[in-house]
Amino acid sequence: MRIIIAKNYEELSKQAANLIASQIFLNPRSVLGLATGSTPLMTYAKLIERYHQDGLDFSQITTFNLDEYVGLPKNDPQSYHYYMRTHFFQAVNLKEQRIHIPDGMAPDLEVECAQYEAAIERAGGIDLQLLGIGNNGHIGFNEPDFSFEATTHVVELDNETIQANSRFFQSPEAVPRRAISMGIKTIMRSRIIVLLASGQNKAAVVAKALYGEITPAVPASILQLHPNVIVVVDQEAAQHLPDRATSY
Ligand SMILES: O=P(O)(O)OC[C@H]1O[C@](O)(CO)[C@@H](O)[C@@H]1O
Repeated sequence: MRIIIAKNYEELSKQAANLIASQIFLNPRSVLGLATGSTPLMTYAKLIERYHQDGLDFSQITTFNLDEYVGLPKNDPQSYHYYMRTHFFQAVNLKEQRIHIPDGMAPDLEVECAQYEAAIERAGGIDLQLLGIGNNGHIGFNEPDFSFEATTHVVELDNETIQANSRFFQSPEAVPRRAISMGIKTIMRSRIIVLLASGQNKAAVVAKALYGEITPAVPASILQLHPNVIVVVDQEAAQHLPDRATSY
């Protein structure tokens, strides 16, 4: 595991965008796993800058998003479809047919999960997976105490996650209770994983995930077993990390 400690959120975002841009330069046909939440927002903004300034080419890139709420249509402003379109997809030259996000409105959610997993396999697996981390250690929407064995599946969201995400909704009651998420197994099959965390409210969970016990009670702790993880945190989120972590 490599840990990059960036000065602040902007530097973190630049570093994350650089890692993704390098992946694209090395393999213009890369399969990228993408995340939502507030943390990767500026990473997407930096990638858009690179697209305009350096001609970073997404035309042959395939993307798979980690998750989507159940019951939100694609044009709902709180859906992850909407988030990705407005914050990233519409601003770069990704091809519509190579963009994948689980469909939370699918009539049969189990079939949707199986098809999503199969599509990832057909694409050859994920080359680089971008991840945020929830306050409770979740990655994707894999909540604490969920098995490390799951592939794409329907999850019941934790109260903590519902409370945390209610900032994007009119009230906690408006937050969907279920989501489709890639499972831990899906995530762990990615060749490279880039985990982002920003701000002091993530400091405790970051330390627990990276240096604590490996347990489904802290889903992100499984990343300690992945051979190719790059963690990019800002100084605030790095507060509880040991000194041997690297600074930039
Ligand atoms: O980046 P944020 O907004 O802190 O969210 C952290 C995590 O929580 C989620 O938004 C889901 O609750 C994930 O998509 C994200 O990785």
